This record gives sequence, C-alpha cells and structure tokens, in this order.
Amino acid sequence: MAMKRSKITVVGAGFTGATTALMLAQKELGDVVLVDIPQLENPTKGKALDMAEAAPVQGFDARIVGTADYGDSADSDVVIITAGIARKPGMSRDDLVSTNAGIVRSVCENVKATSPNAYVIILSNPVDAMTYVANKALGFPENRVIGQSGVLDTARYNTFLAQALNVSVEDVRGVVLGGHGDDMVPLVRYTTVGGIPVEHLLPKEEIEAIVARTRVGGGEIVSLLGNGSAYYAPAASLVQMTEAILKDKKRILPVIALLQGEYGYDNLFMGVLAVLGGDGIEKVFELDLTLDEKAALAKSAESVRSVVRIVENA
Ligand SMILES: NC(=O)c1ccc[n+]([C@@H]2O[C@H](COP(=O)([O-])OP(=O)(O)OC[C@H]3O[C@@H](n4cnc5c(N)ncnc54)[C@H](O)[C@@H]3O)[C@@H](O)[C@H]2O)c1
Ligand SMILES: O=C(O)C[C@H](O)C(=O)O
Repeated sequence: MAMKRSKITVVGAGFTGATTALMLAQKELGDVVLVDIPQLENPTKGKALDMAEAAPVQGFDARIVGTADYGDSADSDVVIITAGIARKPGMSRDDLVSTNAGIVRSVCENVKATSPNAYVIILSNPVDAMTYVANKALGFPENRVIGQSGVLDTARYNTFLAQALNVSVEDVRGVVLGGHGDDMVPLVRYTTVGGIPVEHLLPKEEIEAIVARTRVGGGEIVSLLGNGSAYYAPAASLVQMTEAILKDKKRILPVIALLQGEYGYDNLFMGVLAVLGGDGIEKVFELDLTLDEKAALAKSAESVRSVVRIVENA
C-alpha cells in the first residue's frame, strides 16, 4: 500500500499562519492547506503558490494549497489555528478576547465538520482562553486540543540566557509554566545549562532581569514591530509541536493543556510541561513547587480564569 503524506491545515494566512505553512513545508512534515476568509481567498492562493514555487529552489516536496474552502482541508491530521486579530502597541493580549473568541468558535465549527479526527493546535490570543473556547466548540477529547504558548516563552527565556552566558542555545533548558501573559512563571530552579543549574552560572540579579524580560517578551516585539506581533518564533514553536505529534516524538514540551487536578487546578487550560506525541498530549507532568512558585502560578492561573470568565459570559 502506498504511504500517504500527512495533511496539515493552517487556519489564518497572516504573519504567523503563512510563516508556519512555509516552515512546515520546508521540513517536509506533510502537505499544507492554508485557509483564510473568502474576502482574502486570492491573496491566500497567491501566498501558497509563491511558497510552492520556492520548493524547487530549496528542494522540498510538499503540496501547498491556499483556499477559503474547508473542503480542501478535509481529513487533516493536524489543524493549526492562527486566525484572529493581533495586538498593537499599548494593548494587552486580553484586549483581543471578544473578537478572537468569535473567530475561533466559527473556525472550530468548520474544523469539527471537516477534520473530526485532527489534532488541533491553537495560537490565537489570548491563547489560554482561546484553547478553552476551541475545546468547547470542537468537543474533541482533550488530548487533541493543545494551545501554544510555552514553547515560545521558553524559547525567549533560553535565548536571553544563552546570550548572557555566551553559550549555544541548544544547551539551555528552561522551563516556563502558567498562562501566556505577563505573569507567566519561568522556573529558575528547574533551569539548566549543559546540565548545570543556571543559579550556579549567573548572578541572581541577572537571572531576575532575564525572567522579567521573558515575561514581557511578546510585548517587546510588539513595540519594535509597531503594527503586529511576533511571527518567526511563534511559527517555529508551532512547527516543533506539529513535528512532535506527526512523528510521535514524545517530546517533553510546555503546552497549554486541560488541567484536571494537576497543581490543584480543575477544568483550566494553562501552560504545563507535557509529553507531546502521536496521541497529542499523552501525559501532563506536575512538578514539585516551592511556596513562592505555587503563589506565582496561582496568580497566573487567576489571570487566565478572569479572561475565561469573559468568554463564558459572552
Ligand atoms: N500564542 C502565541 O504564542 C501567539 C504568538 C503569535 C501570535 N499569536 C496570535 O495569533 C493570532 C494571529 O497573529 P498574526 O500575527 O498571524 O495575525 P495576522 O493579522 O497577520 O493574521 C491573522 C489572519 O487571520 C485571518 N482570519 C481572521 N478571521 C478568520 C476566520 N474566521 N477564518 C480564517 N482566517 C481568519 C485574517 O484574515 C488574517 O489573515 C493573533 O491573535 C496573535 O495574537 C499568538
Ligand atoms: O505578544 C503577542 O501579542 C503575540 C504573542 O503572544 C507573543 O508572545 O509574541
């Protein structure tokens, strides 16, 4: 029997969606369907065709289709949702909640109808609450509904640590838990560099400055760009998660998962360390936390809950 390529749909063909589609194709993770609204059908087709025309130059084999028709995305293995508005300088991610909740709900209805067996990764912000919205709208088992925040937040933390230490980014292993907001919880105690606890390598004040910069890492990019938010590192993060699922890699990654008692939280989607493999979220880890770390996580969880309350009451 002929082997079939995986099929990956990316909903939203804006900065993050288009960048993700190209990176997925470059890595030959599967055929890619890029979906946007009917008013943007031609630009979406144009982006996909432009990417396809990069393939002979770069030497990758992947079909890339741009469309406004979910029929083209039917039976996708993985669906990535980047649809929605992005924040501008001076805004918080939470300011996007009402607009993006409506968009994510309608996208999920289409995904449910056309790709009922897909693993769905949500990027749209505020992403913890949007993962909750998606889970409700999809009605899929919770292992198949996964939010992206921690891979990106940890990547920022690792970048800043590698720069401060002048070592390879590959040797920095940070851990960031909690919601994707300014009170996310980088866990210094669990951060190692080449196996060495980071607290042995950098002064406390320098680590604290890096933690503070990590927490507002998205805002730093928003201020610099002036008209939109980050997309290269977010796209790379989505690709790493997709690869973990499609290749059943069983990576230990920070993802937004449904907590069912872990860390004392119930029925809450928030960033935690989990095993991501062929069956989506296969296991959630509950780390031992100090009282201070627990308090920081509680603050972050409360921020997430307050945004979820807005979508629940809408
Ligand atoms: N979770 C994270 O770590 C993270 C990282 C980066 C961006 N984001 C979020 O991702 C979202 C997208 O960011 P971006 O920079 O790509 O924005 P963008 O404006 O460049 O692209 C968004 C795209 O979504 C499309 N869209 C809107 N409604 C749609 C619908 N109903 N169906 C299909 N497509 C629809 C738009 O037409 C647009 O092309 C934002 O909400 C942003 O805040 C989250
Ligand atoms: O900061 C944003 O609004 C986009 C994204 O969540 C990010 O962290 O880059």
